[in-house]
Order: sequence, then C-alpha cells, then structure tokens
Amino acid sequence: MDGFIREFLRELNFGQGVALSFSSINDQYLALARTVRHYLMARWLGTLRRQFETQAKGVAYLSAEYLLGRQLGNALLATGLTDIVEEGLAKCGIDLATLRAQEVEPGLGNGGLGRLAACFIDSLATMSVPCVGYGIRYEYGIFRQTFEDGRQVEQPDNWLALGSPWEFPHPEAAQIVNFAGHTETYEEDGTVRSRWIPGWSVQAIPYNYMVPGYQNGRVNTLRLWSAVATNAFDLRIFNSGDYAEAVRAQTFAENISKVLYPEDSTPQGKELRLQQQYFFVSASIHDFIDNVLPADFDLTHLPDRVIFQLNDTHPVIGVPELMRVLVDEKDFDWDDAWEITKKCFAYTCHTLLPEALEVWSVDLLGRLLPRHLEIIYRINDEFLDEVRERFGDDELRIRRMSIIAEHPERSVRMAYLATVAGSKVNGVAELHSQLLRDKVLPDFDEFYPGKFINVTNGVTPRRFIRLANPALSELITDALGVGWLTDLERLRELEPYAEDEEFKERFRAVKAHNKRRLSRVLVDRDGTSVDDDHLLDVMVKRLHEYKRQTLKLLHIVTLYDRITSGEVKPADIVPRTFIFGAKAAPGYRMAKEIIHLINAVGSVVNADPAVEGRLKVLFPPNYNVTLAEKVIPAADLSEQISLAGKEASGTGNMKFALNGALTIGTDDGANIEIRELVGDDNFFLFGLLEPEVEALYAKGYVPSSFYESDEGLHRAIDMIARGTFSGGDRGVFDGLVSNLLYDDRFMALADYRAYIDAQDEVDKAYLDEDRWTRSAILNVARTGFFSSDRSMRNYIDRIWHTPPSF
Ligand SMILES: [N-]=[N+]=N[C@]1([C@H](N)O)O[C@H](CO)[C@@H](O)[C@H](O)[C@H]1O
Repeated sequence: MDGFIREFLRELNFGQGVALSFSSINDQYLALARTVRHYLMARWLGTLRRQFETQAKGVAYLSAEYLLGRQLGNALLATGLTDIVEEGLAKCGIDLATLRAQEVEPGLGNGGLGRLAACFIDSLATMSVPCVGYGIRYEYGIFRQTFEDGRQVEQPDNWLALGSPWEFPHPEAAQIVNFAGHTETYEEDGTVRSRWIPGWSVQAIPYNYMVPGYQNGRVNTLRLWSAVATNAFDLRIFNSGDYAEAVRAQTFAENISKVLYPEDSTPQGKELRLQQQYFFVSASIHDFIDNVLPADFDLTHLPDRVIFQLNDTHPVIGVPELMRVLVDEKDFDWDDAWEITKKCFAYTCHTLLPEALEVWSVDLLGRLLPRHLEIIYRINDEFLDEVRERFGDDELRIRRMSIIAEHPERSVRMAYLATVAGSKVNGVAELHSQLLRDKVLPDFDEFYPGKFINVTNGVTPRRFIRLANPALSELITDALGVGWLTDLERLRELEPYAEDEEFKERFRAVKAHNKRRLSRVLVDRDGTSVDDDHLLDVMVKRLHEYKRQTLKLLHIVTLYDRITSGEVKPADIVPRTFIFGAKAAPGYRMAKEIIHLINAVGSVVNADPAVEGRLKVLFPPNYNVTLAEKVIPAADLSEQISLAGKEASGTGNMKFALNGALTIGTDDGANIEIRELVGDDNFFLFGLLEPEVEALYAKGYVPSSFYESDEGLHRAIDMIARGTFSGGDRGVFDGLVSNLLYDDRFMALADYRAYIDAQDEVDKAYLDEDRWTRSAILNVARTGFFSSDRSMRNYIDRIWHTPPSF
C-alpha cells in the first residue's frame, strides 16, 4: 500500500503539479487514474510483445460505437487493487467513491450496439484472445439529456473537458485518409488498371486505450481515431488577414470525428456520416497492415492473421477499401485480392427494421469515394454473374439480390455488400437470425448455404454483476467460491439455494440494499427517491416506438385510472415505482413526444394525493452506462415489451435477469432464450407472437378497433386525449393519440389487454414474497449463458477461429 501511496502522491505532485492539500477532486482523480494505469502498463506492453512474437491470428473489431462506461472501477477490478487503493487513499484523507464519481464516462455510442462492442472487447481480453478494437474518438459523444417542462433538450457531451487520463495519443502513427477526387485508368503490362487521384485528405491520429483482462495479466488495445487537417494552419492566408480561412482546413477536418450521430437503429444518410465510416475503416486497415503485421508480411496470408468483424453495416466500406489496398497499392490481381478479402471479413447484423439497413446513393459514394464505387460495381457484376450461373436469367431475382438498388434512388445496399463479402453473417439472437434468413435476406441464405448463423448476444459479468452489484457478487461468492466471474454458467450451482431460507433472506437484503443505494443516487442527482417497499418496475433503453414505452405508459395510466375512478382501493394496489430511462434521437419527433408524455403523466401521478405511496413515476434524465449500473441491480421487474419480431436481441434484458429481476416481456429477440432458460414460471410472457404479428399486418391492423372494444384501454387513451396530463389542454398530446388510434405501427393497442393481465399476474406474484425470491434467484442461476464470454466462444468457434494465445 505504501508503494501505491508513494506512486499516487508522485503523480499528484509531478503529474498534476499540485500538492495534496491544494489538490481538487479532479486533480486527485486524474492522478489516481494515471497511477492505476501504471500498474497495467507492464501487462499491456507484455501483451503487445507476446502478440508480435507469436504472430497469432487475432480479431480486428470494427465498430463506429463503443459505449465503454467509466474506466477506473474496471481497471481496479482487473488489477485486483481496489482494497489497497481504497485504504491508501483513505490514509491521504481521500474517499475512493468520490474520485470514481468524478469520472465522466465516454459516451461513444448510442445504445445496445455500442455497449455490446464494449462487452465483447472486455471478454476477449479476459479470455486472452488477441484483439484490437478500432473506432472513432468522437470529441463529443452521445448528447447529455436534460428536461425542460418535461421535454428532452440535448446538451453537447464535452466528455474530454476535464481531461482524459485513459488515452494515449500517438500522432507519430497517424494515417492519411483520402477523399473525393477522381479515378483514371492506365495500362500496365497489358492490364488495364485504375488509380485514384484524391481531392483532399485528412490525418487520422490514433488514441490507444487499455482493455484490461480480468486478473489474467493481459491488456488488449482499443484504438480510436481522431481527425486533424494534413496542413492545420495556412500561415500565408493568416498573414493576409483572413484568419478564419487560415484554419478552415483544420475545422473541416476535425468535423469528421467531432460528434457521434445520435441515431439508434435509424441511420442518417448524411455525407459526414459516410466520411466518418470511411475515415476510421481506412485508417484501421492501414494501421493493421503497417503497425500490427511484421514489415515483410505477405498479404496473401492476411486471413491467417486477422478477421475484420463488421459491427453492423457502419464499417462495410472496409470491404472495397481492402480491395483497393490489395489491388491498387499492393499490386495484387483482382481475383487473388477478392479471395483474400472474402476470408478477412465477417458481418454482424443488429436489426430487423428495414429503415435501419444502410444504403448510400451512388451519387454520394461516387463523389466521395469514386474508386470504391468502381470496386463495388465490379464486385456486384461478378456476384450477379454467379447468381445467373446458378439461377439462370431470373431478372427479378437479379434485381432483388443486386448490391445496387435501382429504386427509389440508385444506391448501394451495404448489408448486401457485407453478405457477399463476409465469410459469415450472424444475427444476435435465435429469432433474429431466423428472421434474417427467412424474411430479410432469404435469397442470400439460399445462395450461400451455411453462411448465415446465429450468435446470441451477451454482457460482461465483470461490469454488470461484479462492479454494478458488489452485494450480490459477495453473496454468490460466499455460496460458490471464486471463479464464476469468468465461468458464468457456474451460476447454475445457485439453483438449490432458491430453497435455502438463509440465502433467500440475504438475497432479499441485497435487493433492498441496492434500492436504498439507488435512492441515494437519485436524491443527489435529481432530488427524487425510491421507496424500498415499492415494486421497482424499470424500463431503460433508447426511446423508440418499436420498444413500446407507450404500452408501459398505458399500464401506468390504467392503474392511475383504477384508483382515481374508485374502481380499486389504493390499498389493494401493489405499491409500484416506475423508472424510465431513455434518450430519443434529436430528430425523432414522435419519440420526443413520448418522452414529454412520460414526464407529464409522472408529474400528475406524483402530485396526486389519491395515489400517494402507491404509484410513483421517475424519469431520471441522461440515462447512460453509469446510471444503468445503479438502476439495474435495484430492479424487481424488467420491462422487455417490444413488438415480437422487432427487437433483434436486447441486452438490457440479460443484465436485469442476471441481477435478479423478473422479466415481463414478449417473445422477441433474446427474451425467448431468457424465458426458455429461466422457465415459464419465472417469466411473465404476454403478447402476439411474431407470426401472429405478420398475420395481423397482412389481414390489416385497425388499432381503433381495440380502443373501441376494450373499456380499460378506452378510458386510458381518453384520459390522455382529454388533457388529464396536460392541465386539461386536449391538443398537447393529440398527435400521439391519433398515431396510436389510427397508425400504431408497433401494435401497442393490440397487445394492451394481454399486457395488463400479465401485469396483474405480476402483482399477485409479488405479494408472494417467497415465491418471488425463489424466481429471482432462479433467474440469476439460469442466465449464465448470457455472458459475453460465451458469445465470444461462439464467434471464435463458428466465425473467427482465433483461439486464446497466452
Ligand atoms: N443498432 N442496433 N441494434 C441494436 C441496438 N439498438 O443497438 O443492437 C443491439 C446489440 O446487438 C441489440 O441488442 C438491439 O436489439 C438492436 O436494436
């Protein structure tokens, strides 16, 4: 410990340049972060050296998003230094928790996809698998959400403002990334070749982040790129007095990595977004070839050294980029280059929403990346030749399968390009992968037998059990001993404890403790609190109509109506606190309307003495990884109520079950696999199944018919319509009400009755405390499958073939 204190004070004095007695919390946090990273440095350098010596095949994970969460706690856990640091700091009169709370989390992602990437690289490091995560170092991450009069207002997320001690910039390893310009063909030894004459370029500066394995001596690397101008400052123009023009190039370049696009599942076809995608993918591919591979490496063997995993379609421009590098820069002939490329990529699809599958117009692509468009055209021509060979001149099939869509505008279907080029295509939950094969890409599943597989998502137990829920972790370790954190299926051994009175007592005490802890956090944060005798009913995820926060709202309004109409005595209602957490994409008007209504319903319910102590609605703003770590361990009920066939997987659902919450949910995404593992008795299932949804769409869905035929639903919608939650002003939520009655694309009204009935079952179950506790323990015991370590084992065995290398 003395060693730690010495290091820390040295870092404070010589790193921060302050004496302990004059140091700010931020000084102390930065000094601590840098001290802790010292303890990881040897492991990092050791990992890099061993990787270079062994030349083992590794994963290059290409993702436009990484939702990392705070780093300090995870670094302390990985090094096993938490207790020493806590005591050492206490000796200096410093509280570790205060410094941990000082860290601003890097919000470099929108939701599930970004967090999944973070869980995956954590697991690969803990499993000693060589991996470099590649992405973008956005200067501004996902916006900070505030509420004004119940409406979402976005604030810029200036996460770097107070310093960023976990990153290591390496300007000397910058890559040049080109854009625009034109191509020209030329003849060489009888072969017509094409070359790209770019119009402009930027520099990509790498910032390295440690990805520490859990107590295994290994530290992998996350390399995030930041854009700067190739010539940042034009002195000649400056001396001519046009100061803004003098730095225009720099401003222009910086824009590329300035800010994360805040859309989740609805991509923005903006040019800057494509610039961002090409920027990090081109820099990453060149970096891997120039800096990870030995200088004289023969790229014919590239597939033996790396698999580029495409995290959704965002990095798919990497396919024509590798072809360009091999053909134009390394003089490979086309066919050889294509054979290499096809073995080097694999693609994970994360969605089922047609509007979420990215397409880029050939106009934009031709302007920004003219050589890449040429390459895509040739890939498509050769692919369609193969299709014709197999199926003859079936024009409809050719048009359906062409990477180039002709309507509504000639554009490149990135999911098709990824499927043609990828060695494997996977969905992220069983149902999702099946629907990908049957509904989204059936022609490709038929054309490429065996290419489509499933790898169900997972979450890292280091962050979402050990760090987020130390009380539960202690209880599990008391029962099972150590080792379960890296072998989560061992949670099965907890099953017998569901019948153990003392364990059940301690399990309930853990949940109550986490509720009190959450309440303290919310009191500090927003001045609100949680009653720990309330059933905590939690819905935290991005705001999207397919996730159906409106259905949750209709339940709350129904309960409120039951009490205020006198239909039910307040004492007969199981006291519930509803917690929402959700950001809406700034341009998603209906999502913002729903946020407004949640806050409106909350302010009326929370102020109404008739329901005081029975119903409470909380909507802490700015839901993020840090808040998730406090909310999820405190929850009793996990809301996973998307319309069947819409949520590819979900990962929050897994985190809740692993922390002892029971799920109320539809048979959608990974809910199905959770229900199958925990058992129907320990899951509140409701709602239309995916085939029933399709049948209702086909038959013609008339949402108002459900309103007409269900009195409870009728009353709930009428309460909203007549202004009960908007001071009697009927107009405020008119748009939302009309959308529900006459559009309701995601069938909230169709599933209303089944949902309300299931919620009444929840009330009955919760009143039987012993039954609820047993179910909660069985949820923990039976969901070890959802560790991201298991997901990684599946990727390694079925796609990557990158065994751990020690
Ligand atoms: N983009 N995207 N897709 C999602 C999430 N919104 O980020 O990816 C997540 C990670 O695969 C999924 O769990 C989730 O269902 C899916 O909607």
